[in-house]
Amino acid sequence: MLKIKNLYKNFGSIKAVEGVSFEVKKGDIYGLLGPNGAGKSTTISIISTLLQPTSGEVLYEGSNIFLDSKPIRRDLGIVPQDIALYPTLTGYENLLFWGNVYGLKGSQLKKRISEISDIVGLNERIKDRVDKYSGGMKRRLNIGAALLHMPKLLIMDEPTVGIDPQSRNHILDTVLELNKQGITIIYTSHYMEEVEYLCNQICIMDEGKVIALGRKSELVELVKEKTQISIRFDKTDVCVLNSLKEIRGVFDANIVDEGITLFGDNGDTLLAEIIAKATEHGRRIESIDVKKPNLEAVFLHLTGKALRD
Ligand SMILES: Nc1ncnc2c1ncn2[C@@H]1O[C@H](COP(=O)(O)OP(=O)(O)OP(=O)(O)O)[C@@H](O)[C@H]1O
Repeated sequence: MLKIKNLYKNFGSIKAVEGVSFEVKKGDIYGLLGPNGAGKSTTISIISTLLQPTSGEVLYEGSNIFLDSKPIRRDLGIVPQDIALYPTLTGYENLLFWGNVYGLKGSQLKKRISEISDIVGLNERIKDRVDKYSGGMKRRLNIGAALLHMPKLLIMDEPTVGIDPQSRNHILDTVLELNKQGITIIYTSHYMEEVEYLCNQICIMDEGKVIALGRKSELVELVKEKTQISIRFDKTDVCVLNSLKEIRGVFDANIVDEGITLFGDNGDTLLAEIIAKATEHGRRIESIDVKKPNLEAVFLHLTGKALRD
């Protein structure tokens, strides 16, 4: 559906985007994950034809969007990071305004506004003024505005920043529901939990570059320290530690906080062997905590820094 090929964007001496390439397929919830300043917003401004790249190509359904921007503009909905609403108008009036911008009118527009109020869960408050809305409700209305013209591709730029957990969950559910209805979504965020939860494909960016891309399962494969297992025994000593180190697939084990923490290849098969070793040594296991690697670990592994520096 969308191919981004070797994109560069300089702002004077600032290299905001440096050789970014990725492909979004129809039906994807495609995650662009990276810390502040990684180049996510610049990349999506280029895809949205709001910004010309310094070099590189963006193909939408096979055609260069800078030679003909009509097809992508027709099919694209954008939820910008900054709320684009009139605070003194009601939610309904805001949607009427944006509907007119998209060329929608009359009963068709009214019907669409009613559908959208439902989708974003604002039915009961749609006739209230936007300056009476919570931050989360404003974000939901912002999403609604992007849906008026029934886009095929929806770009959401950090749509959950600064809102309460309930509104956040509502937005995440809405994203999944819209995708189920057939909308392809590009979702940018610096919250790895959201990207892990929503996205089937993930592109991790840092300092203007793509540092890794693929499915979550492919990305976590990049991390050397795979599963982390912490075990508490009734009695922990070097004897049991050494015997756990002998298990194939365990490559590091240490006594930590009176328990043993080890890293291994595959948590599921390791557990059975850990239990067997404990039994062999006459030890009782009091607790086991298994942590599978996540995207935070991938980012740390590839860049040497935390995603939320
Ligand atoms: N119009 C501009 N003029 C100058 N520099 C810019 C401009 N827009 C972005 N930049 C710079 O380009 C780099 C990438 O910014 P960008 O906004 O794309 O990152 P981001 O990953 O979206 O981060 P954020 O989540 O903070 O928006 C940053 O160093 C930023 O300061």
